[in-house]
Amino acid sequence: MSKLLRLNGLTKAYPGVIANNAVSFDIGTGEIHALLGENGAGKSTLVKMIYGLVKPDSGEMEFAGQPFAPSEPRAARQSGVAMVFQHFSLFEALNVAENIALGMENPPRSNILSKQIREVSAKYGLTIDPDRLVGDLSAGERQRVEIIRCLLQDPKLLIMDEPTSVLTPQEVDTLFITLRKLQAEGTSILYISHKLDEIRTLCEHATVLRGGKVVGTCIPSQETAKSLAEMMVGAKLQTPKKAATELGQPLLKLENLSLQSKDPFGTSLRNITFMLRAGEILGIGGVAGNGQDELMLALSGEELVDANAISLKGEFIGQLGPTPRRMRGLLAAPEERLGHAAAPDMSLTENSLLTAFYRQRLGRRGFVNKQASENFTKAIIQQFDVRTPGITNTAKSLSGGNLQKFVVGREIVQNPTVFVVNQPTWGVDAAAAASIRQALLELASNGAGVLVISQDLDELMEVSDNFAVLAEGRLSKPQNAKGVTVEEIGLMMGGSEIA
Ligand SMILES: Nc1ncnc2c1ncn2[C@@H]1O[C@H](COP(=O)(O)OP(=O)(O)OP(=O)(O)O)[C@@H](O)[C@H]1O
Repeated sequence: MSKLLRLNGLTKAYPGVIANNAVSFDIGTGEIHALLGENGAGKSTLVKMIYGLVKPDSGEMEFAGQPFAPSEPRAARQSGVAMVFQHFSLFEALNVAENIALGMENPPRSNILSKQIREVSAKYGLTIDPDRLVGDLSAGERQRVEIIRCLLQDPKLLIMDEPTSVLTPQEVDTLFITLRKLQAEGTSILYISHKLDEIRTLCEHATVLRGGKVVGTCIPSQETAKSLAEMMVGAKLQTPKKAATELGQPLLKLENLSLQSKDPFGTSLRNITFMLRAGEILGIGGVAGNGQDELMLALSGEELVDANAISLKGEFIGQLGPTPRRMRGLLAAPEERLGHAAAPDMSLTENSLLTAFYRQRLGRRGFVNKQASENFTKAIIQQFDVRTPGITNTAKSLSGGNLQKFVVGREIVQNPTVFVVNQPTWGVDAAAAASIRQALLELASNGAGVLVISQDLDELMEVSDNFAVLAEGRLSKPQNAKGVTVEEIGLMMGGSEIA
């Protein structure tokens, strides 16, 4: 196989950490190559260098036989590199074609562009109507828009960063068909994912990074998910286990909770009713955009609802804001880590204060107790193995997975009565995900009620006692999580009738 991209000794350092340390490997023409590594291993830094977003301190690249040193993404795109990011960068108020035109150097006239979009979409099985408003599209459809935008550039290398975290199992299958078609035509794909079973079925080669260095290469189909994870971590892995517990008294009750979404593209909640008991983990599945964000806001107290719609240990709290709810033991960790769960430019200690000031008594009369808040922050870092040079580092300097560990840890360390978490292991590597899930299981074993909202079905099946699906703002009746198959749930998530 001829080589499309050669990386030779790429190195990039940030203050206190070498994000990439003499990284060398090749990607063949028409090869699907996985980049594996635990959180903070340096995967994003590496692909940012290939895409011209970050300049290496040293080392060289070669692309299609030519020296390659893109000074900006536009230069990388001109050479034939395209990238689908983890976070979509689409404007909800514009339609598909308008969004695609915005990302192009020289967009053609709109009727020609719509025709091109239809052709690419038919050829690669990426069904989408160019005239639809992006705000009305599901996460899977939005991703198709991003992929089509890339394919219109006719890329030689497509980089995909965690592409399946927002997809239903059926959408994942469709995506893989598209990627294999591209591969058959000679397009190379660099694929980053923490979902190791997917890597085993899709990717021909894998390069494993640890601490910024290449620590191994392998043929994923010849490995197990466990052996891949162990290669990443460099140690043996343990699967989370829940100690058998009897479910106790009801802690949190929602009764006919309805909430009009303030987001014009959001989903209003309709008559949500469920009960969460002590010791229970209730898993809520569903495709993003079906009311998950609204449910989080209603539970955290950022949106007030009818007083009687929510009760915590018998007390009606629907009209209480976040701080009084926290004081009563209802803690929440939202999905978006940078900007919502954590303030990007504030240090980790300052971010601790955001949710723990009152509950952990980290200060008095508005004055911060420096020692107490630093100790609290150190406890999170230590218990949740947050990899960072220290507590004075800003939230945004952490890798995505490490910030996630911090955000979840910050609440668990506060010993909640009820903990609500949205996408607890989103973007978190296999070992860290296992330890976060273990922490959730232990929290429940110790008598808390835990509500886990997630799009990762394997995760929900691993931790939940009971399970329900949120679809178009309605919640299905919770049922015992044992006995439902992932396929059945996938269909429910896609909007099929719930049995
Ligand atoms: N702009 C930056 N400033 C300071 N440190 C950074 C910056 N970007 C990355 N780092 C550090 O470089 C290291 C590698 O981070 P990178 O984001 O490349 O990891 P990753 O493998 O993509 O992790 P994840 O899977 O969690 O996204 C981490 O220690 C991170 O904290």
